[in-house]
Amino acid sequence: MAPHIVTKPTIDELSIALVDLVVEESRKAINARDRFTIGLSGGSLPKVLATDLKDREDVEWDKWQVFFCDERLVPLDSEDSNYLLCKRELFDHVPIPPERIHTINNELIPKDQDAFTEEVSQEIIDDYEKQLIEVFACVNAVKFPVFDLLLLGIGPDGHTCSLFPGHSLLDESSLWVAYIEDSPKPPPRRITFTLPVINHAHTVAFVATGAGKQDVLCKILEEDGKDLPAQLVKPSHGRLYWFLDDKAAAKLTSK
Ligand SMILES: O=C(O)[C@H](O)[C@@H](O)[C@H](O)[C@H](O)COP(=O)(O)O
Repeated sequence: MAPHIVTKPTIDELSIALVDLVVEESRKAINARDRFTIGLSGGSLPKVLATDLKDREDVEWDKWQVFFCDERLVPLDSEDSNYLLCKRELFDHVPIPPERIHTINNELIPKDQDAFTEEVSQEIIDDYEKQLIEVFACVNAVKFPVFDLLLLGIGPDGHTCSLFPGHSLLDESSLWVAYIEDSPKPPPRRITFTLPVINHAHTVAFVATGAGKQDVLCKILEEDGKDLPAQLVKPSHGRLYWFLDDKAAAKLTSK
């Protein structure tokens, strides 16, 4: 199914359009399953999301279950942490119960990056998967968690989550969460949802802003090559949205 492309002139208007979708998906999920499962990403996304979302009053925050589509393996109070970014932009301003915000286990993160071993990274992944299992296993008798909504960014190279062009993780077909230690974008050690998890979601929405995304958006949305990670995001039973500001969308012919 073709993606829905939403373009808006300004970040403020884009935020309102994105948040309308978030609030609607949250309402539908809570009506159907009494909870709303959402995956967030880093980059500019938390700010675009929070601009309008933090002032909305029609949200049942205590029914949210929040995960991170990818996370850098740094302490949660590090400036590199996607959690810290989301906390400053959103969590500090809305009453999501802290136990419903699922972070990597800070106690497992070595203070010294040289202390990382295969065992440590596996422990971090096992812990994160356990949190996913606790939330999803009771309602989804399926092989993969089915998120209500995943919010993703893209890099100028076409990466999304911590899935980078040409990386072997693009072929992962059974893991839920994978470890990457050679991310071309620093910091190098991260965990990421795999493509099967992303593609099992009910709804996936990309958010991209600024002129720096024009060329990669043309490649992703208007060229046939299927080798960029963002092009491999195709929810098997769900809907796919692209939320773009006019600057990012300027070179698209199909907008
Ligand atoms: O962990 C990361 O390095 C970021 O989360 C990254 O994947 C980001 O989401 C994209 O690069 C888009 O970033 P912008 O929205 O800031 O362009």
